[in-house]
Amino acid sequence: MEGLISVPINLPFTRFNRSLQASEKIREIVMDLIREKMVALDHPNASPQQDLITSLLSLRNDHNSVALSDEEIVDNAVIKLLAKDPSVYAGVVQEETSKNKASNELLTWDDLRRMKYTWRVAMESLRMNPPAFCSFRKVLKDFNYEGYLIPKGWQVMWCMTHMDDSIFPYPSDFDPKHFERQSSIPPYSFMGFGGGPPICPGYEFARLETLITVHYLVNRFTWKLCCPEISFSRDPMPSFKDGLEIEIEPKILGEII
Ligand code: HEM
Repeated sequence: MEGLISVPINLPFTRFNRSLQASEKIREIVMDLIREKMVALDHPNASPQQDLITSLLSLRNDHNSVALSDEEIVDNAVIKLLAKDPSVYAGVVQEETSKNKASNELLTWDDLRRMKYTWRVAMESLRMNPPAFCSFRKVLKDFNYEGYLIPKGWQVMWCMTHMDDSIFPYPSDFDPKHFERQSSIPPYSFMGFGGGPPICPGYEFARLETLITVHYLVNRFTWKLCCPEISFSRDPMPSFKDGLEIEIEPKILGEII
């Protein structure tokens, strides 16, 4: 995607230090941006599709209330996939057990850093069910793509290559091994968080939220799907057509890993 930039929103930074303080800073900046976009959306000429944040803010469900957030979608997909795949669930439990922590001990930064398998599970669920499956870029200079001239000034839409079997073998299988060797995945082939300068600035924050949620979920609860046949659709965000009903129970003290 060299030479292309995103049109709608430009955050005042493109890269950030992967630290907790940075995540908090990002949150503040994004919250300011969200407030700004909400005010702009009240303007009579505002378009709900004018940029990504405005589009996300404008999404409504059937009852006209705000639709699911990205994090909720990802967390739901992880819950479904873990409930359906005992071997992957066992891998997550094994990673949790290896922490050797008492049930009331808080997670540390180091614990999160070591949750590599759990993060692969989350990436794999994003590969198969990405909340956004495409985005737009504005062409900065003419370029040639497979014999077609794409002129400067055009807006192009990139789509994900998550189901390309030359990149992810057996792409329809839910298999966290797809992310075992990151170096074998060509740049811009996994686009769960976008790519290039406008890559999702909430990436690190989302990673923390996902790992912490899975940690507490696996340690404190057992759950099973109420209905094994779940209908999953896009409108365009991925959602469970009839919700995702689960039977969830707290683990009794002796069982807590
Ligand atoms: C699992 C959770 C999330 C996923 C899968 C996700 C995914 C994405 C994707 C695919 C993009 C488009 C990037 C591109 O065009 O290259 C994006 C942009 C963005 N995301 Fe996220 N995101 C998540 C969580 C968050 C969180 C938690 C925040 C804020 C705290 C956030 C804030 C943003 C913003 C502000 C942009 C627009 C960036 C720009 O256009 O410059 N995201 N996200």
